[in-house]
Amino acid sequence: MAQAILDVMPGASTGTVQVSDPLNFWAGKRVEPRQQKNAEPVFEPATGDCFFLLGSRWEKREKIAKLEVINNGKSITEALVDIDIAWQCIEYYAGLAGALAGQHVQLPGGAFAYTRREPLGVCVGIGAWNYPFQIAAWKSAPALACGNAMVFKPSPFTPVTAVILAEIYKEAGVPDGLFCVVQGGAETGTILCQHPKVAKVSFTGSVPTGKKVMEMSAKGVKQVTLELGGKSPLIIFKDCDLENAVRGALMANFLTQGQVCCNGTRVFVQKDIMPQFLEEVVKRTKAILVGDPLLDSTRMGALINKPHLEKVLGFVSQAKLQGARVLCGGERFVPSDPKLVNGYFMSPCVLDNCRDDMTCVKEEIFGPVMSVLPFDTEEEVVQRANNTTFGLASGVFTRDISRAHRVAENLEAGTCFINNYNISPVEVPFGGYKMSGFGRENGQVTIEYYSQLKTVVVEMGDVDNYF
Ligand SMILES: NC(=O)c1ccc[n+]([C@@H]2O[C@H](COP(=O)([O-])OP(=O)(O)OC[C@H]3O[C@@H](n4cnc5c(N)ncnc54)[C@H](O)[C@@H]3O)[C@@H](O)[C@H]2O)c1
Repeated sequence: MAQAILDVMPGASTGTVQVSDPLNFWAGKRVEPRQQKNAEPVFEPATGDCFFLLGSRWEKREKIAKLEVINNGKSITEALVDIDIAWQCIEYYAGLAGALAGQHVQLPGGAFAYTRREPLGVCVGIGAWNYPFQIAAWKSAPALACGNAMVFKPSPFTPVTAVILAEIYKEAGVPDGLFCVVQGGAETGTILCQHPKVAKVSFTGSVPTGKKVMEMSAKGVKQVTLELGGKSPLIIFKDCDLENAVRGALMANFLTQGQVCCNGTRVFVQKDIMPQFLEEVVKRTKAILVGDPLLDSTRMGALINKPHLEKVLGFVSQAKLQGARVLCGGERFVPSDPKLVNGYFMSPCVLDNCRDDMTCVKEEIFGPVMSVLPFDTEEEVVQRANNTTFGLASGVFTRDISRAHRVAENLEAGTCFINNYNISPVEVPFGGYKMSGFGRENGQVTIEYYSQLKTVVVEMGDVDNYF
């Protein structure tokens, strides 16, 4: 198996990488897994040396989180949560590995059949840049637990922490070659998807790239999991607990600088409570501390790179032209710290006066921009919420338990949060409807996406012979 992986990825896990440099710290450096076991974890801008690690589990957690901040630009507070979610995921699937089981089926005449859950072979994981370490864990943990090998390609904008994960697996005793990191962009991803020895591709990224991955995989009849984009609705009814609804709207829009696939960026608010909702949500959005993501006090770091920042700001300008009103934010933000003045920061934005036909309401912005839309009735809002080609997530805030479950049933999305938003415990399956993809990550069900069933039929008597 290890040889099969090496065939797929000659020279993998080192390479010059394109780095997004969200904080303007370093770019175009070489990222290599470090051989020395007792190295301090340093990210050395002069040499571009990135490595790891000794220390207690909690020290390591902090070190990986810091690397993730530099990798991606998100706040250290969030990065720590990401690292926790990653190790919880690995522990969860390590626990499930021993519980993988088939079924026994009794047949007439004493014959019987049983099923075995077997690995697929070499699985490829391709990751997006918004949750680099977490995505690598979400894909590799179930893959390895089911007995597969994995070649993982992180986004070229965030190449660092997947290599750290490879080092951790190695330190934990995973044989060489069972989890490999290969760096690169579209070309590398294409080679992996087309390689005849690859049995499955698990992809996280945009819809256009997901379509290409599916097409390439189809040619080799490879299994595919697609975790794609979204434009999820968050519905706030007038009977909600307003304080929690406001918190939910902030959590649904501003984590990781708004660069979250399942964000509830279309916030539908029942007209009766619109003024109170807007007042509160705008007040709290303005209070979000944007700046150095390595500081504990910071709540919003830098966007991934300059083109993406410009794209997000462009969505805000277009929204204004189409009639939306900017209630706060939506501008480039320049921190006072001189070393951050060239960083890709922006102030979180709330848009009012939105209509369903506006670009900011229809397209995935993937930045800190919340569009607020008024509604009157449940029937109307569910119909409008479903009027999208995406279907990743959704949310509803109400105190009416019957309405909550009725709305959850009627929303066309892979997840519906009731009275909360954007919580992803590893025990709970995550994935999309419609063009947000298919297959699932997390939860027990994911073992079905990384394994195949063999049926063994056992005869206990003589063979029936018709000839
Ligand atoms: N559903 C989810 O779980 C989830 C999670 C995170 C991000 N996303 C989505 O990801 C998108 C943002 O991420 P992105 O900008 O990195 O997406 P992207 O599609 O540009 O890139 C994703 C990955 O695909 C690789 N890639 C690019 N072209 C390829 C090709 N032709 N063949 C194979 N691989 C190729 C990239 O190098 C990268 O590693 C958003 O749409 C977001 O919603 C979805």
